[in-house]
Amino acid sequence: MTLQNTADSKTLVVHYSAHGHTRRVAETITRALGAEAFVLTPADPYSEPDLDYNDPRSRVSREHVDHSLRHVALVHDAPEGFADYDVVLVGYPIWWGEASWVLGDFVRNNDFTGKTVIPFCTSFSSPVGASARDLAALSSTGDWKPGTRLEANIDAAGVCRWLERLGVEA
Ligand SMILES: Cc1cc2nc3c(=O)[nH]c(=O)nc-3n(C[C@H](O)[C@H](O)[C@H](O)COP(=O)(O)O)c2cc1C
Repeated sequence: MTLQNTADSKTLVVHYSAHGHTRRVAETITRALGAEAFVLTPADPYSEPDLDYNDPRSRVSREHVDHSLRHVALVHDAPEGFADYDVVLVGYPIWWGEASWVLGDFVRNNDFTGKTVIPFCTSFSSPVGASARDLAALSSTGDWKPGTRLEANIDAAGVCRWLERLGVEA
């Protein structure tokens, strides 16, 4: 398996980011791998008050408590030509120790057959925990690798060190 985008193996970096931390990591990975990028965009975007986890009445707090509210429709579930990718890196923020549920439709509604899937997340302090395994369990297809947690403010050099550990000359 090669993570780098080559003529023989296509790599896609998918992410959702509410406040830019996961986006910065995803952009670094995309550049380092020469990959293509796809951003998950909620059809009903979260406003700042929606994301206030200190307010028990905010949208995200209500979704956290009531799982029936967690379905987040996406503008697009996948990029055109998703079937052609061999490696998919999937980035998300940790919300209350879990993967942000914005990832749900992307994971559930796509066929990962034949793909290597590499989850990564950012958080202030929480570990990856079961978040990547939970995403893998939502998907019945694909070869899901263990997830990695990266510190929310990790710099590009730190991201490249992680990629090197995965075997990429970044
Ligand atoms: C709703 C919500 C819940 C969060 N829960 C946690 C948490 O349980 N543990 C943690 O370390 N950070 C938590 N954070 C912080 C984010 O995981 C962290 O800032 C992450 O890097 C955000 O990525 P983003 O900027 O790409 O959205 C939470 C943030 C939000 C908005």
